[in-house]
This record gives sequence, structure tokens and C-alpha cells, in this order.
Amino acid sequence: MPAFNTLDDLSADSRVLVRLDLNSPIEDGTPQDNRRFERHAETVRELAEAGHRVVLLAHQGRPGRDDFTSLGGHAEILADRVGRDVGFVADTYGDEALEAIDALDAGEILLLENTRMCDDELPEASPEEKAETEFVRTLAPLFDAYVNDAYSAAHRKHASLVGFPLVLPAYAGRVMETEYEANTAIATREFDGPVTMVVGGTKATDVIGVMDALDDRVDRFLLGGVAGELFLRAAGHPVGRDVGEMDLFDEQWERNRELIESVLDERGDAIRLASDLAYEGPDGERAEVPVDDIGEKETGYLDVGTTTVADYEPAIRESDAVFVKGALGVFEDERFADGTVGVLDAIAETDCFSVVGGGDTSRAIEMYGLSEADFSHVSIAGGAYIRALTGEPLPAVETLEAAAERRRD
Ligand SMILES: Nc1ncnc2c1ncn2[C@@H]1O[C@H](COP(=O)(O)OP(=O)(O)OP(=O)(O)O)[C@@H](O)[C@H]1O
Ligand SMILES: O=C(O)[C@H](O)COP(=O)(O)O
Repeated sequence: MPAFNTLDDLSADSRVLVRLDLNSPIEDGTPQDNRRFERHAETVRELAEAGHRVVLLAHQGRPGRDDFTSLGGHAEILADRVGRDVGFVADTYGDEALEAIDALDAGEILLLENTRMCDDELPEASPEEKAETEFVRTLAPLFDAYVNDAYSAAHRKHASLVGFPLVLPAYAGRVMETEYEANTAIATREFDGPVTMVVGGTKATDVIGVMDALDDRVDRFLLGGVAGELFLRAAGHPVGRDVGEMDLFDEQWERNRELIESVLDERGDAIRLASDLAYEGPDGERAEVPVDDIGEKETGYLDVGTTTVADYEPAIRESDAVFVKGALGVFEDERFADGTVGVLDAIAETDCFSVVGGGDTSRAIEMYGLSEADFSHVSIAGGAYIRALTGEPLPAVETLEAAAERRRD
């Protein structure tokens, strides 16, 4: 059982500051609805219907990246999912935000601006240092309680995640509660047959470190996405580099090169790499090329190829457990969904224990008509899910547990 307090322990008629994770894919500056809104809406609705004053914190993207936007669009999607009005103020702890918070009545909901627009938010620091920031010291006195529902950001030591539990009574939201229970159970279970991990996505740094940590618990890794191309580069293929406007590879290569080479050297027998890749052909169609035929990377590769999927499917079918983190291709574009959907279909057809992790990746399930019921657990977490797999501590969970401990003393 988790050692933190939950909404069942929250006093009535509270002014509650709630941290969600609404980090979403952004297309043309607009957030795309996804499972995170649906899951967090349950916590927000429960708090509002109980008569609490509900103020929400969330982040979007990272400074300098295209997906670093205001949360105005997120408020609209969340309101639709909650079925109640969700106010929005483009401020986090300035006068405009403080006035909007003060004006809230019981049962009302207000979303504040992207926490990563605050200078105090991102620099990784101890919870004690984060509790002393102007951001936390300004907002905390306005509330009776803090609720952290952002399991999928729980691996970050950011002010909105680890600062408030030191200065307010702190509770887990319903998403935090269910994700924590599912993911820690996964980390402790033992399996009789082969354990397979499918690794892809754009956050190669997250997943490569975990491959190193999981090496005694996973029998084989099936690679795609950005991580897969970086491993192909380490294996001597002229791919895994940035071309044109792309900035997904070179910086992550420099940061992870040595670890990739050592993991490949030590566990090469357990690591399956794509044998072909897909890209946009001259007429905009999906084109494929064997990796052995690539002389130089001249275009972005956007999916693993058909032969690779055919190679990965038997490995999945004979597995006792399959964990997925990250898509094998840009599945949002139907032309490049074959890798991700092919692997998900293969998993859905087995009765193995399966977990699909990744806020963006889990969107592929509903986009391509698969059912969550086909998988043991569909996590909306990415990096946090991966760290739970390896038993690594999640700073935001630890601060909730410490807060509960202080209240018991
Ligand atoms: N070869 C590729 N080139 C560019 N993007 C890719 C490639 N393969 C997969 N992707 C992108 O990876 C994304 C999913 O992986 P990503 O690591 O970003 O998120 P996630 O695994 O769902 O977890 P998180 O919750 O951390 O976002 C998809 O949006 C997909 O478009
Ligand atoms: O989407 C996620 O993985 C979480 O929101 C964490 O986002 P980050 O990797 O930008 O901290």
C-alpha cells in the first residue's frame, strides 16, 4: 500500500492547490486531447463536486521547444472532460493570479499558467530549496491543502512537484494513486517466461539509462524511434543524426554515446535493432529502405519498416510480459504508424502481462481502434513509468510520503 495520504483523507471545504500533468502533443500551437485530460478530470471533478475551491497547476513542453505554450487551450479541453467550467489566468503567482484565486467560490475550478514559465520551477533542487522559492512561498499561504495528481511528472524535482508538500498538508490525487499502485506492482512482479521491452519515442536519454538499469530483468529489447536510430548509429550505420531542421539526435547522441556503446557491447545479444526504416518518398508516400542499403542519412526516418515489424512480432508472441515505452515511429501520421501499431496489435493478440507507457504513445491505442482492455495497464506516464520499472525513487512521491509521515507524527 502507498504511504501517502489520498483524497479520502482530505478535510471538507478546503482551498486546494492541485498539480496535474497535462503535458500534451502540440499541433500548430494547439494542445491535442489525450488520455491525461480524461484521467485527471476524475480527480478535478471529485474535488469540485465535494465543494472545494480548486486551483490547478500544470506544465507544457520545455522552454525553447516548439511545444512550450500557454495553457489556455488545455483549460478548454479539461473543462469539456470535467463537465464544469475551468477558468484560466495567464499568470502563475503574480497579482492577476492572486486576484483570480481570491475570487474563487466553493466548487469552482481555475487553471494557472504553465509552471515552466516561472524561473523557480525548472532548476532541479532539493524539496527544501524549492519550498523556499518565491513561487511556493507566495502561493502556499492561500491554500489549505496540496494535491499531487501528476504521477507522469513525479520523476522531476521541480518546485510545483516537490516544494509544496513541505509547507502544506499533501495528498495524492486519483491518478497518482492508481498509476503508483500499477507501476510499482510491475516493478516487483516475477515472470516465468521471457520479458520483452519495446523502446522508442523521442526521449532517448530517459530510456537508454533505463535499458542499462533493467538489464537483469529484461530478456530482450526491441528498438525503434529515436533511441533505435541512435543504437543503429552505434552499430555503425550512418543514421541517428540530425538532418535539416531536425534536432532529435545529435545532442542526445553526445549525451549518451558512451552508455549506448557499453549497453550494446554488454547486451548486444538481447537488443534487436530495426533492419529497415521508413521515410517520406518523393511523392509523399511511405517508402522503406533496408538499413544495410543506407549510404548516408539524407532524410528523416519516421518509422521502422515492415521487415522489422515482422521480426519483432514473434518475439512479442512468445513473451510472458511486454513493456512498451515510446512509439516506434511518428504514428500521428498514418503513413508512419505501422511500427507502433504492428507491435501493439501483436501484444493485444497475446495474453501476456503488458504495459504501454508514455503519454504520447498511449494515444496510439485509441487513434488506431485498439482497446485499453487489450493491455494489462496503459500508463499515461513516460519517464516516471520507466523509473518505477527500475525501482528508482520518484521525488514527487517521496515528498508526498514524507508529508504523510509528518502528519502521523
Ligand atoms: N523516428 C522518429 N522521429 C521523430 N519522432 C518520433 C520517431 N519515432 C517516434 N517519434 C515520436 O515519439 C513520440 C512518443 O515518444 P515520446 O518519448 O515523445 O513520448 P512517450 O514515450 O509517449 O512518453 P512521454 O509521456 O514521456 O511523452 C511520438 O509522438 C512520436 O511522434
Ligand atoms: O510528458 C512527460 O513525460 C512529463 O510531463 C514530463 O515531461 P518532461 O520530460 O518535459 O519533464
